[in-house]
Amino acid sequence: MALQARIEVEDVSVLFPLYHGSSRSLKKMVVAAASGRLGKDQQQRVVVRALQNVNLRLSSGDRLGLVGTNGAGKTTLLRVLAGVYEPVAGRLRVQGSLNALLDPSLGMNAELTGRENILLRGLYNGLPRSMLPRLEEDVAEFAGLADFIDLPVRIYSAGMVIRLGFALATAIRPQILLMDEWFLAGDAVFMEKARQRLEEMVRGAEILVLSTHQMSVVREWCTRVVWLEQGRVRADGAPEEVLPQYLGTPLEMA
Ligand SMILES: Nc1ncnc2c1ncn2[C@@H]1O[C@H](COP(=O)(O)OP(=O)(O)OP(=O)(O)O)[C@@H](O)[C@H]1O
Repeated sequence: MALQARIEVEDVSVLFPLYHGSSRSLKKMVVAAASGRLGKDQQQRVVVRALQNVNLRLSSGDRLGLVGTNGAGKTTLLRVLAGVYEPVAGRLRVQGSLNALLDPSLGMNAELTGRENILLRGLYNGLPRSMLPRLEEDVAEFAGLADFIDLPVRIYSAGMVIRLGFALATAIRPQILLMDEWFLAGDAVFMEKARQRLEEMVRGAEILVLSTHQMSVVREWCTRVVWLEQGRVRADGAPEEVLPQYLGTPLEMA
């Protein structure tokens, strides 16, 4: 039997050195400067302190909502949990199969067709070959791309990439589900279908970590809330305790 899912984050810090002036970094730098997060590391490079000494323990049954204003560190924390970013300090332990819905096109190869991407994802996730036809049928049917499924992903519209990315990401059920709020994008008809599929996945997962500005989603799905502020945990508790504190502070988006 598989071990129960568990996540332990101990004193984790993440810094982003700012090397160059691309418009994306510049925008991030301005946000960071405004919130007093710029500093220098040991090599005297300018850095953004995205997460500072974060502690968190999650076990089977936890449904966590990450809240906080823009730039608070929600996406960074999700990416640390997914293994995309490595902390500069602290320790992370993750036990259990994990699926991260962080970016719709993550892990997709634009040169391959939709169908080829489905097969690749199945193999990458270690599915036996005998299960690939079922995966292919499930994803192709759900994404509803008709003949486009046999054309390269690079010619898809943004909405089509989201459909395929969503269908792929939700085809394989993990013990730990990490979710950023991109999954709430998409056209209305698709969202209705998407929400049902997502709800099944959320119910099936042992641990959910969800980052969102939509409090209705937190209230509906989460049993615990962590409020991040300037890269630190400001509050951690039941939604009915933490949300009123959070919503009582001046917000740009809530
Ligand atoms: N690649 C990067 N390079 C430099 N700084 C970054 C980078 N990614 C994030 N940051 C900075 O790290 C901090 C945390 O950003 P993060 O994206 O985790 O916030 P967030 O809570 O997800 O915000 P939002 O709600 O706006 O998505 C911000 O100050 C941001 O400017």
